[in-house]
Amino acid sequence: MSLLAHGSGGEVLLETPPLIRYTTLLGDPDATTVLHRLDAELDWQRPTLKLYGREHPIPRQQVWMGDAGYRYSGRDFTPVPWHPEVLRVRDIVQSRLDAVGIEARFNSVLLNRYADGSERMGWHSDNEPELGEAPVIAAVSLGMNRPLRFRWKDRHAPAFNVDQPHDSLLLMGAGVQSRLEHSLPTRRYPGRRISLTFRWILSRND
Ligand SMILES: O=C(O)CCC(=O)C(=O)O
Ligand SMILES: [Fe+2]
Repeated sequence: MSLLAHGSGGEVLLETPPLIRYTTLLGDPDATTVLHRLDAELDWQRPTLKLYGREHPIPRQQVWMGDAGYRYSGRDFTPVPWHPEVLRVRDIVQSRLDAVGIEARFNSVLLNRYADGSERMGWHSDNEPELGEAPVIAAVSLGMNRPLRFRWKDRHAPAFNVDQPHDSLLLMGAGVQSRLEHSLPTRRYPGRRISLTFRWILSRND
């Protein structure tokens, strides 16, 4: 059966490839408490990445967490162990998806922290080899709503924005990474945001 048929409870933004948004993942005050705890308790990093031979600090902060290492823009990132709240959110995401027939499992998460509207993420697809052929990525948003912008690699349709309100979950299903790119553009407003993008990273044995 298709993911679409299983998208019940979510807002189907694209059918093929599946892009589905769910609201009120944790409920408040829980979601706000998690935002504050992650903000205060994680060891946020601002690594530099090499682009065209020059080192640039990334325009946001990040933490790699979970069971498996990850290679990104030519750098190896060793994950930190699961924070109990992140593991709890991971399990809630998995059961929320289970409930609509999507059996996704996640062993890693990239957490991104945007201090205000001036921090951002550039155009990319999450298509590194260790994510496999057709990765399923679940992005949880906490704090300020920052729209994610999508564009088709073949430009057959216009680019579009997806709002990511506090306590929402955006499911990027199989094919989203191969057919589209996404970015988090700057905005002229303040407000902190933390996103948690859960993934499955293949080990050599998978
Ligand atoms: O923070 C966001 O909404 C985007 C994050 C993202 O694209 C990623 O972690 O790969
Ligand atoms: Fe991404």
